Formats: sequence, C-alpha cells, structure tokens
Amino acid sequence: MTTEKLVSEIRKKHSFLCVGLDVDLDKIPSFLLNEEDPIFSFNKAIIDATHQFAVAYKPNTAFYEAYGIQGWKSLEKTIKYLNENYPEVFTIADAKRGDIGNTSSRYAKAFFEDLGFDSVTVAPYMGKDSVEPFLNFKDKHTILLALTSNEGAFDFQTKKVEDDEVYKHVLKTSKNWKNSENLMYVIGATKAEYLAEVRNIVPKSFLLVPGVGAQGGSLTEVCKYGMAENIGLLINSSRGIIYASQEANFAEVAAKQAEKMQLEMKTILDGIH
Ligand SMILES: O=C(O)c1cc(=O)[nH]c(=O)n1[C@@H]1O[C@H](COP(=O)(O)O)[C@@H](O)[C@H]1O
Repeated sequence: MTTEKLVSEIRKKHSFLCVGLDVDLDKIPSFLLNEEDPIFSFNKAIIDATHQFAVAYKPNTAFYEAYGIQGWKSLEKTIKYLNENYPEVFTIADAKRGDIGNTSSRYAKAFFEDLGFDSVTVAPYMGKDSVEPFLNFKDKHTILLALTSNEGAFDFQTKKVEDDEVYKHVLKTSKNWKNSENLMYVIGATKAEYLAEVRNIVPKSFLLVPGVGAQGGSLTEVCKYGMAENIGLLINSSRGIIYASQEANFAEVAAKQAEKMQLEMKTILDGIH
C-alpha cells in the first residue's frame, strides 16, 4: 500500500488506530477453543467488529510462532482474510527481523511476497546492509525500531554516542539509506516526551506507536508531540482492545474499545483542521 493511500484511509475513517492481534489461547474466550482454528476464529471476529474504527492491524508473529505450524497457518489465514476482505487496511507483520543482507532478503520475501503484508518491523542493530533488502520492495514499508516502549530502551537506545542518543543515530543514519522513503519508525507511546525531538529529525515519516492501553502511554501526549502534517502516526493497542471481554460478546466489547479510541482520534483530528 502506498503512504498516500494510508493517509487517505486515515482521513476517511478519522482514525489512526492499529489493532494489535496478539492472540493468546489462555486469554481468548474459552468457548472458541472448540473451533477448528481458535486463533483465526478469534481474529476474524475481532477484525469484522473493529475494521470500521481501525486503519491498521498488527499481528505480532511471536503469538503465532508459539503454536508451531498451526500458529503459522493461523497467521497466514489472518493476513489472507484481511487482504481479501479489507484491502483498504494497512497490515503490519510485527516480527522484528534483521540479519546479514542475504538472510534479510529472505525475511523480506517471506513477509512481503509470501504472506503479503504491507510492512514488517525490523531491528536496526545490524545496520544498513541488514535493512536495505527490506527497502527494495515497492509500496512495502519497513518499520525500524528506534525508541521502544519498554524499560530496557534506556539500556542502549538513549545512551549518547558522539553527542547523540543511539535512537537519534538510527533515525539520522537510516534517512540516507537507499529507498529510505519506505521507512517508518517505532517510537513507544511511553516515551511521548521524546517525540518532539524525533519529529525534528523525521518530520514526515510515519511512526508506529505501541504502548497505549496496557503499557500506560497516553494518546493525547503522543499526538501533541508526534503528529505530522500528514498525520504520520499509527497508534497501536493490542491487549486493551482484543481482551476487553472474555464473554460471548467479546468482539462487540472490543469494537466499543476501538470506537472509544477512534472517537478520541477524531476529536484530535477535528481540532487541527
Ligand atoms: O514493534 C512493536 O510493535 C512494539 C515495539 C515497542 O517498542 N513496544 C511494543 O509494545 N511493541 C509491540 O506492540 C504490542 C503492544 O501490545 P499491548 O501492550 O498489549 O498494547 C506488542 O505486540 C509489542 O510486541
């Protein structure tokens, strides 16, 4: 999907919400466990109920890989379902890959070509030649970890090297890579106060911002410091939406949560236009 199309969907739906599909069989309603593919049944119900409020879906592959081949099949069915039924939504494989170039090109093929995701999360630690193979794909996006939402982000990402924090080196250096227009960045919602500095370096890039809801980040703060002219934000919530209820009406309750966030986003968007 092109960035222009993503921006136009955001404006159409008055939403920059990304629903995280982090499915855990211990947390989904127990009656679904009788289904042939409980993970897919859960995702399908959540997607059908929330798609009018969300512009993106982000399955984190760990939650599928944890169930072996069956989990991988559920992931494949989920992305196929999204692409066939809701081609207007932006899809993110949250896989946090990255390796020597030759290997990265295989990861890129797996997520962009075989599975058909619009984007994949990638770790920057191995540098330019580990990321550029992902950037070769037209209208596919590489979402580079810059400043993550967890406590461990302070171990390396905010440490200074040659007068700049490591996450700033990631932003500045990656801007010079080939096909860098295909880059987006992860900035955790719990680090909203850093967003003004991030915007000084990457004023237009899309930022994937996880960490609202269960991790305590604030939507308002993220928008205050992080919103760009083209909106430039995808705010993810996983547990806060998909596990809002474990009852028979779980999908309806998830939709209510998604709608609540979408309405907050609409108020913010209305305020700036
Ligand atoms: O890349 C990510 O999406 C990610 C980066 C980050 O810094 N923090 C973070 O929480 N995530 C992911 O975003 C999701 C957050 O889930 P909730 O805390 O349940 O909303 C999980 O899939 C995390 O793996």
